[in-house]
Amino acid sequence: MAPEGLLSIPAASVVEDVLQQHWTRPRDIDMASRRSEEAASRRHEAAAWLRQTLGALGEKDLPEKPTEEEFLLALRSGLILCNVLNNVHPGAVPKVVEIPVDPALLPDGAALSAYQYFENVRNFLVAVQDKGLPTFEASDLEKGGKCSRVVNCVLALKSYCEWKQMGGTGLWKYGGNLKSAGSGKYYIRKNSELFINSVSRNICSNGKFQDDQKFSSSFNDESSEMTTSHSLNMLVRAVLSDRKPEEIPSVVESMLKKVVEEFERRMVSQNEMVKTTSKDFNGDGSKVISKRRMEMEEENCAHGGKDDTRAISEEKCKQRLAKQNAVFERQQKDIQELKHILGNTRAGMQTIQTNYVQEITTLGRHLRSLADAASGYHRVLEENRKLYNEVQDLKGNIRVYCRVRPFLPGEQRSVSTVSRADDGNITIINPSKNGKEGHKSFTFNKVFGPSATQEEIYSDTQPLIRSVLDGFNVCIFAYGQTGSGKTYTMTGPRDITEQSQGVNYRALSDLFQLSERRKDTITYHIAVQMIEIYNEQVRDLLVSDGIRNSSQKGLNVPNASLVPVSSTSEVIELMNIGQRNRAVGATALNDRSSRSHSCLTVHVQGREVASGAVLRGCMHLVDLAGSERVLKSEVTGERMKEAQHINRSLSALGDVIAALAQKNSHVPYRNSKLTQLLQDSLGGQAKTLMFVHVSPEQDAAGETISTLKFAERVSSVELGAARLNKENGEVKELKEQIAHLKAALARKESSEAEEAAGSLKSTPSVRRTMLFTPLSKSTAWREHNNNSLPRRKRPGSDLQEQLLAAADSPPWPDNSSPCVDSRAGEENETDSQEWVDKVMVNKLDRVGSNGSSLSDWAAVAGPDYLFSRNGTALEDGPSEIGTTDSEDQIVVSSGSSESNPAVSASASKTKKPQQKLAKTPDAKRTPIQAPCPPSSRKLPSRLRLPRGAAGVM
Ligand SMILES: Nc1ncnc2c1ncn2[C@@H]1O[C@H](COP(=O)(O)OP(=O)(O)OP(=O)(O)O)[C@@H](O)[C@H]1O
Repeated sequence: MAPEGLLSIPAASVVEDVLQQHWTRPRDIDMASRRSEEAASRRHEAAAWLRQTLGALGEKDLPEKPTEEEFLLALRSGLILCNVLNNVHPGAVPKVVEIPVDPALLPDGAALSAYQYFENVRNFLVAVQDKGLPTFEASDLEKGGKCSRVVNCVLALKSYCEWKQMGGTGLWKYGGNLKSAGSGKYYIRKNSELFINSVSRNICSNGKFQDDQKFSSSFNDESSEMTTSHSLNMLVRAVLSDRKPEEIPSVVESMLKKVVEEFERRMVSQNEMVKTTSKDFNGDGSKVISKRRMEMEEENCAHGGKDDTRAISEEKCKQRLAKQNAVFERQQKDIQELKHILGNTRAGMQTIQTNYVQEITTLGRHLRSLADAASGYHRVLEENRKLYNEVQDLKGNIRVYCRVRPFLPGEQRSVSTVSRADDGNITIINPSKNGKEGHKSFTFNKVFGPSATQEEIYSDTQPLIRSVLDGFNVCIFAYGQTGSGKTYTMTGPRDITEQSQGVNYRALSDLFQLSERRKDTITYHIAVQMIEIYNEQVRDLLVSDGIRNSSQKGLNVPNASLVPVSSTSEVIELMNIGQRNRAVGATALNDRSSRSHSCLTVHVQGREVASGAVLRGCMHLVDLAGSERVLKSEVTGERMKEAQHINRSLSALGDVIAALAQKNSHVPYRNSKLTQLLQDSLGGQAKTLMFVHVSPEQDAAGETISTLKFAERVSSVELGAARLNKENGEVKELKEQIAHLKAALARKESSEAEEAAGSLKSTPSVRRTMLFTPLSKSTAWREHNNNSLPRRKRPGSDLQEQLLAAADSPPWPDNSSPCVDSRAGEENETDSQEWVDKVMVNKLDRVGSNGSSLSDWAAVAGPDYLFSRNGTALEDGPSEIGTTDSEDQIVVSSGSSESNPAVSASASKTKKPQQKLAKTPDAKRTPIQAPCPPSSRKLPSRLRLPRGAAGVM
């Protein structure tokens, strides 16, 4: 059974095709007997109808199954024919010559009879012709006439009669398309057997229809129309007719088998077609579907109309096709609509896409131009900043960078006091004030927000570091209230990583790297000092016992050691030592707060290999103590004293800044150790950078504003263009000669002094003359020390003595040294040259003892370098660079900018007698292994850096 919606396969057509394919060979059929059979059959049919129609009249003369002769004889008189015609169509033959009841009554029976015959037959034939029925010749009724033509005429009349009986409407046509006008259906002959017979009679020996004139012109043409294609029955009959009876079952079986196979084949192909069709349909294949449908239609129609069954199935097929057509058409319509919608959508999408692309392009152009403008703006800003800095450099201004610390864990993260921090501007909100007053803006060379990294901070500092190697003096100091991040910037956090290293570490690392890179052209020697100013006392942090207070009246301040270094790791070691020696106190504000100023000083001397010219640079890295006010730190006692000292030194720094800013002729450097320390950086053509630190806490707003005001003042200070410390080889030689002569002179004086020393005692007044010899400049101490301490002779001490003597009057080239000279007048000449030389002497001391030759630039030496790198203590004892009972006892030489002749003279005077300082056991220098001062800071693993004290790492 065909699936629903599929066209059915007409079984008859299958059978017919099979038969035609397999059994259509020429057959030897006895067509003659078939024809006679057929003729008899038709004759009997005609006779039967005549008998039936005429009743007794016909039955009397016409036998039921007459032979040809009997048939013709019965009709020869024409009487039956006329009566039957009149019966079918009354009045068709107006005059019928009746046969007399008694022929003897006729005058001439034979003649009458012929006349009757003639009259009746003629009238009949005319009437039949009028009706359009097939006729025959009158002679056909004679003996030997063509009976078949007469039979045809009768059967045609019969057909006509039947037509009339069926209503007779419409046109009855002879030989074809006998249609019942109402039904519109093909006429179907009921007597199929007769039909078959009639067809069979016309099959030729080759199985095809013969063009039989008689047949085609007779009523049987109707059936010929019905069999225009091969009829199944005929074929079956044809196939079976020549078979023996015993063969028929096997033939039929084989025939059926073939039919079944063919049927199955068609089913399969139809299924295939359906699948293809549905695929085609699912795709964009409506055309293919239509084509396929057409083929199916053709195929089905080709097989249609062969028989009645086929006609019915054809009708069904047509209906189904019509339905399918409707579905297909609807679907095609839908597809067309969808295509249309798709097309529209596509077009719409394309339009949108085009617009989108256009908009994107336009937007891109806008963005590019905006980005250009922005980058241009930033470029301009950057250029402005550079230009500003250049101008500042040219003017010699102190550079000020401001850094805002982020909120720390545990701090109340309310609103930050800093409302803006970028592009060199910072705005502070003061919650205690309203309106305009509540906002205060400041401008600096650079402002770093809370998120600025250590690397970013350093990148803007780096150029200064290079300057040191180029022979400039540099000072970088960190300012700000306690806990604002000074140590973080200078050194780093407590646990330092590579990323969190502060300026100190990075600066020294850079120094070593750069010096290594330049070693082919310039040979560098680097040495460091580390000191601390605590309670207005200067302490050397690189000696173990230098910070111990051995006197009730004051601190023993050790001489500042100058330690040559050749790598950052060496510096780390020193810084750890310095850190352990630092004074660290706790306050209410920050229990880790360092209560002292610390300074790491890096001295660099470079000699140009080619020219012999010497470059000297010096860098102070200063971590100041917290700038908060005493009251706020809520301290008493010892802490109060510390705070007072810190505040005093910072206000002295403020005074110096103010004097410099106002270009006063007098600058009060001497008011504090701090200002003395920074004297050359603040007023001596050095490159100076101040990091001002800001805490974001609202509580700190007032302090922050005063810190920033101070920084603003600092930034307005013009130091003058920085000066390069470079001298050529010739000058150097001359200086060495002078140094030599001075050494000889000193030796002479020394021996005189030794003689006088026996009579002298150390008194408070003498102590008062002990000069603060900052850092490297311990000449006074040395003088004192050399004169006062008996030196044990060692092998090779002649050379040492000579060098030490020379060190007493070193040839300082200018006053650009960062160091504060303890002597007035000619002593002011001394500068960093001295310490470098001293360092080298110490080096030479060790080298010399190994039998190595001296370096030519180590022309002078001093006893300052009291411990060797391998930890061996020298015998020279402690080198106190100053002792005081109180700050007012300090006598400090003026710096180059300081003009205080009275003090200078006093200093000069105090120096001359070269009071001998009583040597105390405490003052003796020992290798640095002394116990550390208590510190809240956790001291380090190997890389841990000391806090504050400008420690490196
Ligand atoms: N930029 C920063 N990022 C992260 N933490 C910071 C920053 N600045 C400071 N800190 C942290 O804030 C705390 C205080 O900083 P720091 O000790 O450097 O302040 P200080 O100004 O040196 O204080 P003092 O005056 O007491 O020496 C430290 O724990 C430090 O690690």
